Amino acid sequence: MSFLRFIRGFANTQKNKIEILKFADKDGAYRRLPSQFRNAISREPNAEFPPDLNRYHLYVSFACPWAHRVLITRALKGLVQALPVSVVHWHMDENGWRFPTKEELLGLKNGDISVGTAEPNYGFERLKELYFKANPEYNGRFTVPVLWDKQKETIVSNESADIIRMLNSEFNDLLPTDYAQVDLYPENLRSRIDEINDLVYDNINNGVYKTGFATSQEVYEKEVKKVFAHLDKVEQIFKTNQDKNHNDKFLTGTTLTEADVRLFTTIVRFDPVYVQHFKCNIGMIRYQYPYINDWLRLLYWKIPAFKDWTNFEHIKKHYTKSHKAINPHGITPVGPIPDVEIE
Ligand SMILES: N[C@@H](CCC(=O)N[C@@H](CS)C(=O)NCC(=O)O)C(=O)O
Repeated sequence: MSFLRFIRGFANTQKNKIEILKFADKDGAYRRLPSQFRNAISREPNAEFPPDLNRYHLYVSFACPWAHRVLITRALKGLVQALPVSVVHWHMDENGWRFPTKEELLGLKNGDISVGTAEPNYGFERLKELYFKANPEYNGRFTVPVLWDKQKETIVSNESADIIRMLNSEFNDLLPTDYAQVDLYPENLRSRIDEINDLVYDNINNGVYKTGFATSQEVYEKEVKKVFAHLDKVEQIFKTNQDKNHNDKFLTGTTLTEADVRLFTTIVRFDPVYVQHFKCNIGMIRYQYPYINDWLRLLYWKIPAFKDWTNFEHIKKHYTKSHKAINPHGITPVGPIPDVEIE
């Protein structure tokens, strides 16, 4: 690292008041902060960030459910080649996400992504260096995913919900027809998708974090009950759909949509991580939720974008070895086996 970069990094650390590994507020509750980079790739004429098959880069963690949404959408839309990805190391420390060191990468076989991938655009060691390159005054959390513009050298967006919408629609003119036709947010299902997203986002996707990061018994109990009450509601959605039509396997019926992608990234982590690490243990998906479990197995085993972009090594190691306040010895539980039940 150059001396100048070291000094800049140090100054930035002093400026940034957020304690990376401290999640709950004084009252014991975890509150997720809004993402700060909210620009968009758009195919509107003269857009600031037009679609381009060579211009953007994605930074993700394989452990992160929000980044996972983007990875799956990218694969479903056939954007894997056009939008290269860099993967941070699964371990997050008091300076946030980092890229693997040269030593860690030494001797690894081609394609071995067990420690992530090196940062290819600037040789950065930390994700936060990208944030400060985009905005030297940045004062938020250094989260993944990050959608980076190599031309303007800035962050287009660090909000996964927005990024998946961009990938779904804005590259279509540049894609082969079969991928352009994949629509995860079809016009006729939008209100139902929005309704399900609302239910799932706060109570399930974020609900497991509010449960796991709680530092008071009252907050924990309130949140864990809310997670399971809403899993019950989702189970009921699947049941009602299938009582009407046996082939309605997805959340909105026969069509796979972003609502499924957004729910999947939490459900696939549920039994292997959230049950024990976040104490979401009133039940398990595989034993208490037969409809959700069937849907999970369908997505994971039958639609390659889901299994291909799910990495249980990163998922399990990240949570259990990064959150020292929750798991001081960093022991990663072996089970449950298998991670997802066989189809
Ligand atoms: N709203 C963001 C949330 C992303 C997020 O919270 N990512 C986590 C990993 S799962 C992160 O990078 N956390 C680092 C930190 O908070 O310091 C999105 O959906 O894109």
